[in-house]
Amino acid sequence: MSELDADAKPNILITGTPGAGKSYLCERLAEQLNFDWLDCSKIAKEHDYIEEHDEEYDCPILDEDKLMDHLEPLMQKGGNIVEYHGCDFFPERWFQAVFVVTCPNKTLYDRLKERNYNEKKLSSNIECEIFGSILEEARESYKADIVHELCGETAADAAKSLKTVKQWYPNIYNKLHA
Ligand SMILES: Nc1ncnc2c1ncn2[C@@H]1O[C@H](COP(=O)(O)OP(=O)(O)O)[C@@H](O)[C@H]1O
Repeated sequence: MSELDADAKPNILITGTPGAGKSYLCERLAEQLNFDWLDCSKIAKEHDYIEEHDEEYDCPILDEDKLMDHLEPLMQKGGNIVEYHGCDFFPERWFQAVFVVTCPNKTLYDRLKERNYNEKKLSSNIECEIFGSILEEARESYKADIVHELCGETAADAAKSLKTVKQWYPNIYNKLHA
């Protein structure tokens, strides 16, 4: 198993329920930190890392092994922001920080309605947010001190999140290369 290259920037995972505001934040973060933004859903679609399509929830089922093989050399180089609406299958060693984007239910509902999600998909995602499932998944999968929650509701929240991550970055870089 490969480690992070010497002098590499850290890798960050941005996770959360669909619609919570991951992409919105990743786009800004990648630009401001000069990181590569790896949107796993997009990569999986582009390279056909899809096992099958779940008809009930109208969503693709990821071929996680193929995605991992694709990401491994990129992660070794560091400086990546990985985005996905799940986090328990990535190797723990990949990430120096995990940020879980959360969103109040009313806003999330409106965002998912706008995406024309079917009722089943919509209610399962709202339930996921109500129960804090992704936050729990992150806390179960990574060391507690690298998991942070960020609110993805408003532009002001995003500005605050950007500030939080930018403050975190030099500390973790120095720790990584001490
Ligand atoms: N912090 C925010 N402030 C205002 N609008 C946001 C914010 N985050 C996301 N949005 C909007 O909500 C919608 C869903 O956001 P997106 O980032 O695509 O969610 P995700 O990547 O988690 O599925 C988009 O229309 C986006 O512009």
